[in-house]
Amino acid sequence: MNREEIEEIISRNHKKINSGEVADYIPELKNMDPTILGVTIASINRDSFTIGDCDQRFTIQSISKVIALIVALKDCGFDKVFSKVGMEASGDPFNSIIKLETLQPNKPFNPMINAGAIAITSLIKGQNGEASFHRIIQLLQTITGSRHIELNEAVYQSEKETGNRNRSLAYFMKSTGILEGDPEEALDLYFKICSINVTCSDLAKIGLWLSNGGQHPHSKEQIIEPEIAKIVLTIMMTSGMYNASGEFAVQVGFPAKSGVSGGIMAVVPGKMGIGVISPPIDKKGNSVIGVHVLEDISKQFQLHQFHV
Ligand SMILES: NC(=O)CC[C@H](N)C(=O)O
Repeated sequence: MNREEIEEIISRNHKKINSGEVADYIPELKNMDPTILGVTIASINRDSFTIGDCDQRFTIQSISKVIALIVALKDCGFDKVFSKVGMEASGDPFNSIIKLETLQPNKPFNPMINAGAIAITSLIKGQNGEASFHRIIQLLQTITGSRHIELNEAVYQSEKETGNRNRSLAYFMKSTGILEGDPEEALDLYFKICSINVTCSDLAKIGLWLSNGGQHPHSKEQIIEPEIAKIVLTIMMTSGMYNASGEFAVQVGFPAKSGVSGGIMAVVPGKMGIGVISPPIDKKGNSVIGVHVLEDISKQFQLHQFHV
């Protein structure tokens, strides 16, 4: 893998810039520049490539569900976390409410859909919401080494004002006993965690730790326990791309998590973390160009996990 090869993949996919739409159901996201495109690859063998708009900040959105799961597993352990959410792909859109009532028990399918992530968020420890949020920011700052990891106040306010679907999910889960504590507190933390500013280089760095079992491959610092990294990567593989996870697993073949601002954090176990940003998303909420770029990278460098 060299820089020219990655550049070639990016310029080939840049032509698809007019496919997909920038998310607008969170009004503030409409202000994103649809033309930004950046890819960072951070490899265990120290090869790193930053190509395109890798300094451009955007909100992490659903990629934060990975971080929330890591912290909830650290705080509460496997049994407690998976008493609140399942481990199965849902096959439904990320914000779906439809099966919450009929499922027995009423657990959301997995921690990568909104209902599951809100339930998980309520497990994150802290003296109050502010303290819990600070723990997430600190973890992300440590993992990425980036100071610009901070709240995007405008996106947070926009989500808080318009997040009625998420509010319905939280109150429904309160009624069934899945959500403990105050739904408004869980929602506030959830909205804040989704509204953290990152770059695609930050996403690649998160992926790098996960690709090496939660240990930084160069400093050897271990922040995420190997068992937690394994669980998180497995859930990303089965559910990280919402109801396109199966197709993504077949075509690309490594774990990834997308967000509606057009970011994708991908992990090639034992090899590298990849961060991509391109805001236009498809109907399922995944970056159109991001998916194509990852597919091309996987095929060109034979990174599919089941390639034998
Ligand atoms: N898919 C996403 O990135 C969704 C996250 C967004 N904050 C929401 O709750 O709708």
